[in-house]
Amino acid sequence: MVYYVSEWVKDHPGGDAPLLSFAGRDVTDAFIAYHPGTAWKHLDQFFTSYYVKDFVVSEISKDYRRIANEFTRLELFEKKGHGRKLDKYAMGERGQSGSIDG
Ligand code: HEM
Repeated sequence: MVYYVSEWVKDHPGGDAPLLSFAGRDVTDAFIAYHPGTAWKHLDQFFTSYYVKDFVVSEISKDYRRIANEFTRLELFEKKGHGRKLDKYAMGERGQSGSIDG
């Protein structure tokens, strides 16, 4: 699915950097990793088209999605998203908090 978010990037609660750096790419796994379930409903307003030509889901992505699904079903994640602190650390936000626990 293709989403047009160019005019919305500045309003993204996670900042514009992740959207700009992922522009034109498959963000399914990143979306699953960074968002609570409630974020999915926001996608509809940006939907433009389907793009299925040459689209292949890697084995790693399949594994990741299967595990994320299973862990969600088992309620192993915190309510609001999962892996958030570590993800923020990986995205370079550590400078603001000084620690991945901040
Ligand atoms: C393309 C469509 C996207 C939409 C519609 C979207 C939507 C949202 C929404 C609604 C939230 C707030 C969630 C909440 O209630 O806490 C959010 C937060 C966030 N998003 Fe996205 N997002 C998108 C893509 C991405 C991508 C590709 C990334 C990373 C690669 C990303 C990273 C984040 C981060 C880091 C937060 C902040 C999480 C927090 O600290 O609470 N988003 N996004």
